[in-house]
Amino acid sequence: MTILTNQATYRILDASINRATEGLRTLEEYARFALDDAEISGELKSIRHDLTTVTNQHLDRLRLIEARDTPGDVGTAIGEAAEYQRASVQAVIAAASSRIAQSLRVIEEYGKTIDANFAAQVEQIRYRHYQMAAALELQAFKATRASQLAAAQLYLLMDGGESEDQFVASIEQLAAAGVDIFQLRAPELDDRTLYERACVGAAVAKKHGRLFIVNDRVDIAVAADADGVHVGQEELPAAAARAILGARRLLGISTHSIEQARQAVDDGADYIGCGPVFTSRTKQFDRYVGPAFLNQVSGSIHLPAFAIGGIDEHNVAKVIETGCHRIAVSGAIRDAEDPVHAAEALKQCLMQAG
Ligand SMILES: Cc1ncc(COP(=O)(O)OP(=O)(O)O)c(N)n1
Ligand SMILES: Cc1nc(C(=O)O)sc1CCOP(=O)(O)O
Ligand SMILES: [Mg+2]
Repeated sequence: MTILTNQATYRILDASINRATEGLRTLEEYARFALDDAEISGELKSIRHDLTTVTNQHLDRLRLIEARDTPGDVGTAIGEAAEYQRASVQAVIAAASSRIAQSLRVIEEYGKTIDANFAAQVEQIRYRHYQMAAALELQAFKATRASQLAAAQLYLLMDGGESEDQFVASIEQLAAAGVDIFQLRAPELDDRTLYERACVGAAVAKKHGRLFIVNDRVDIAVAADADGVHVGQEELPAAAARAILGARRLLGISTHSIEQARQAVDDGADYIGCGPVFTSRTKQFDRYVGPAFLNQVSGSIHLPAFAIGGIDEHNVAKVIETGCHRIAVSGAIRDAEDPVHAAEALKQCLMQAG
């Protein structure tokens, strides 16, 4: 049996302190340079400094350094393949967060054998880290969703399909063809089926890096863990929708005039639908706003705005001419002989526009 010598304790503490401070720095850089969040980056920096200060006050720094033996560390040779792969920046944040929490706990536990007061202070630092890591992960998540929305150009309103399999296959094919956002708009479905389609749709869209929105039904959007909900002027008011939705999901609002568009901005919408631009085969309207409304929106509204209503490959250029480079369509893809080709062609036009 190996007896834990004081030297070994210092070696564990040295490695864990280094791991914790490196991890804190990893989070801090993201908060500072990616999120521009002074509050979170400031608190992370303060946690990092406090860990160093507490260490210097209670532990002999030279003993820590003397105990260090990186070439002799058997752990440096045991690299899991997963350690070298991070699917996204969010994964980097999550990995760093849990590494810090683990290291702080190790410092606290082994620190107890040297100085109880040191361990107690590290415990407080660990609690502060939990709080900040949660705030940072949430901010990182919101920023990722917001940048996905900002980059989106092609938004498809779709029904629930002939079956779940067909619905899933459509999303997969159309995501590959360039659809950025899928909206489940299926008023004919019973709640149970709507919920089930929303659950699978949200999961498949996420797997392909696409957003998934539920039309009208905030309850189903939240229950199915969709990215957000889209509401019209006669539906749930923005504040009520937001109260159910929370801050991290997206709220889209239909607008049919510049006043409604301005109101949607004031009400905290994440994006707006602007239409109906042209005659639609999907929904009947008494009046059409035409491209003139898009001109007004492009000139004065700074939220992502999706032109909607009768847009297809033949008239999309008229939309683009107004400065609006985002469209939401239904019939142009649904009724096309080759929906994948129709989606690709629309996306091509939008991407060329910028
Ligand atoms: C992106 C987008 N824009 C507009 C609408 C229309 O919403 P609404 O006016 O509530 O009409 P219904 O779709 O509910 O019939 C939309 N769904 N999506
Ligand atoms: C559901 C809906 N809302 C609109 C609005 O202007 O608010 S236009 C529209 C129909 C969109 O389908 P299509 O692309 O087939 O015209
Ligand atoms: Mg609606």
